[in-house]
Parts: sequence; structure tokens; C-alpha cells
Amino acid sequence: MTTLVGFSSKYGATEGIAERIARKLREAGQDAVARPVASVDQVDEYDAFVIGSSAYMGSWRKEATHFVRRHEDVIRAHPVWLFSSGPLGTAGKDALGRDLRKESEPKQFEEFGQSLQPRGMQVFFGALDASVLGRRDKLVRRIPSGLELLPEGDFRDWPAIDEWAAEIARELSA
Ligand SMILES: Cc1cc2nc3c(=O)[nH]c(=O)nc-3n(C[C@H](O)[C@H](O)[C@H](O)COP(=O)(O)O)c2cc1C
Repeated sequence: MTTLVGFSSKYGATEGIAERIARKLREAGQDAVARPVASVDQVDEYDAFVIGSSAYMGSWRKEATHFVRRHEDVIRAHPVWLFSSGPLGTAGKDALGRDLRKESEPKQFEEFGQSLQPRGMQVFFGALDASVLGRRDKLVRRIPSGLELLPEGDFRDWPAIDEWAAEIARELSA
């Protein structure tokens, strides 16, 4: 039984999360590989799916959305979990006191929550290195409150990621 941890990552933060999940699954005795979704053509060889993308402007990256839509019939016939990497900073709540991870759910969680009936959908804090951002992303950070919403740093919560991977491993071996 092989699990695909398929990811879309613009600057590497989500790739790191996907690699970590795959490693934790392997350490728990599961066969798991992390692959960029853009490099996966055939999904028939996988028996379970963990699919994740970073979120930009409230949305998963296009290649992740297209991947899921293209392989929806196969994916939904197997155990599936979705994750998104996005919110930045150390606060758990936004300026209005709302749960930041809940507010950072990409719109795809609603669509694929319905179509795939995933066993879990999880938002993880992400990472941002301003020095590697493309021109447009740099400009977005310059809009009013852009720097506040998109602070620089690595906010990935490894214990939370490990715990989620352990939960998946437990379900897969049940
Ligand atoms: C221009 C820009 C827009 C962003 N928009 C969002 C967003 O709407 N929601 C969110 O949760 N994170 C947002 N982020 C944060 C990224 O999703 C986060 O840095 C993520 O971990 C990057 O992962 P990647 O390197 O794998 O692409 C944004 C970051 C940038 C630079």
C-alpha cells in the first residue's frame, strides 16, 4: 500500500511539509513518497493520497487544483487527506480575534471537501523568505498591512505536522 504525498510549493515551504509527512509515514511503517503534483501523471499505483499546496490570495496553487480535478475519480475511491500551508506569524488569531488557521482555509477545502470526502483537511503555518520572492509577490507585501499579514520567517509547526502524520499512519494501519 503506497501513499502519495502530492504537493505544490512555490518557494519550498510546502515541499518541506510534504517531505516531513512522507518521512513520518515511512517511520510509522507505511510506504509513502512525496512528489510535486506537476511530476505525477499516473495515480493508479497509489492506494492513499495526502495532497497539499501553499495558499496564495485564499487559493491553492493552480497545479494542485488541476491535479485533484484531473484525478478526482481515482483519488476519491481511496483514503484521502488534504492540507494547505499559509498563515504566517506567531499569533493564532487575526486582528478580529478569529482563528487564523480557520480563516486561512483555501477555497478548495470547500470544493474538495464535498467532492472527495477527505478524512481530514488541515491548515499548517507556513514560511516566507522575502529575499526569494518574485516581483509580484514582493509587491503584494507592500500593500497596506501587507507586511503585517505576511511577516518573514519560518513558522512551520513541526510538532503539529508530525502529530497529523501520525494520525494518518494510525488510520492507514487500522
Ligand atoms: C503574495 C503572497 C500572498 C499570500 N497569500 C496567502 C493567503 O492568501 N493565505 C495564506 O494562508 N497564506 C498566504 N501567503 C503565505 C504563503 O502561503 C506561505 O508563505 C507558504 O508557506 C508558502 O509556501 P511555498 O513556499 O510552498 O509556496 C501568501 C504569501 C505571499 C508571498
